[in-house]
Amino acid sequence: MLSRLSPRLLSSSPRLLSSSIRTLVNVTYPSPSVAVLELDRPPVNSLSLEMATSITSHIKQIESDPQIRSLILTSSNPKIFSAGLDITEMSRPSKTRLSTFWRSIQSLFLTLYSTRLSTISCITGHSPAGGCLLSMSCDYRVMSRNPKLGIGLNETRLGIAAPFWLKDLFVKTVGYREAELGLSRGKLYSPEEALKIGLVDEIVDGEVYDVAVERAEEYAEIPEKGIVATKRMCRGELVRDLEGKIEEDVGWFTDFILEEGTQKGIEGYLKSLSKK
Ligand SMILES: CC/C=C\C/C=C\C/C=C\CC/C=C/CC(=O)SCCNC(=O)CCNC(=O)[C@H](O)C(C)(C)COP(=O)(O)OP(=O)(O)OC[C@H]1O[C@@H](n2cnc3c(N)ncnc32)[C@H](O)[C@@H]1OP(=O)(O)O
Repeated sequence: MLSRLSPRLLSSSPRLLSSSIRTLVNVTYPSPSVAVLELDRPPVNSLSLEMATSITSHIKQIESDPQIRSLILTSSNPKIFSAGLDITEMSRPSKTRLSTFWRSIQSLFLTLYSTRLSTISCITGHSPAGGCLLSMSCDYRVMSRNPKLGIGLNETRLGIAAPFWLKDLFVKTVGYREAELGLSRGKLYSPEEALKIGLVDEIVDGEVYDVAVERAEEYAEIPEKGIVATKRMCRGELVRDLEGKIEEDVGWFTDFILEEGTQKGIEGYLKSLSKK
């Protein structure tokens, strides 16, 4: 039923929908050419199979409306943009669920990274690991100045490693040496540090959402043909690399996660999170 509605009418607020058909995101339209996709999976917007699938399908719906030129990705939680992958998906999973989960993450990345829409990540809160992946997949990143926030790739802290395409995305964003340092140390950068290395493009003292809308409108004024061709030129190589290795990457991920040593690391990390 929901998918037959025009994207313009698609405001999937939890207030309007029963829990059985909750879509985990809210979509609104602050201006005729701009859509906002708000992550809404309490408590921390972690990316489960259902969450990743929902974000991907909403991006595709928004994309299908030719009037929409820019997309803002943000969070309903002012303190957390996204805590990254739902770690419980990787804890003692069945192999089938784990492969389907990873495919949903690959597909979310490919969809967001190569969309014709100009994408603005509006980072009001923490953005570790998969949260950083979502932000880096956008064209422009604005973040609140709050020094307590962290953004970066902390996979090594869980005893896991980023997949090759996330490492490549990080290298493209911040450069080789900084990426190597950040990845091996599992570093989460403060907004000031992130700005310095180019992990975010702007930090904002006041209302970060208003700045994101302004930037989205600026992007929407640039002729679409030029911007799409440029995006394809800058991003095509990484997209093709992953598309050519989808099955290999699923194999690496499932083998790596299902190893007993990895499982022990994930279990320990989950315990440390819930003890806090
Ligand atoms: C050589 C290479 C070979 C092969 C490579 C192939 C494949 C690659 C293999 C693996 C790659 C996998 C990639 C992974 C990327 C990821 O995204 S992993 C996830 C990383 N995320 C984190 O580490 C974030 C952890 N969370 C936090 O730090 C904090 O929760 C946060 C700062 C976000 C918020 O803090 P706070 O407001 O204090 O909230 P709580 O910590 O109290 O959390 C509330 C409850 O939410 C639960 N929770 C938090 N994060 C997650 C999560 N990511 N997934 C699931 N659940 C999470 C937390 O446990 C609390 O639950 P509780 O209330 O205790 O039940």
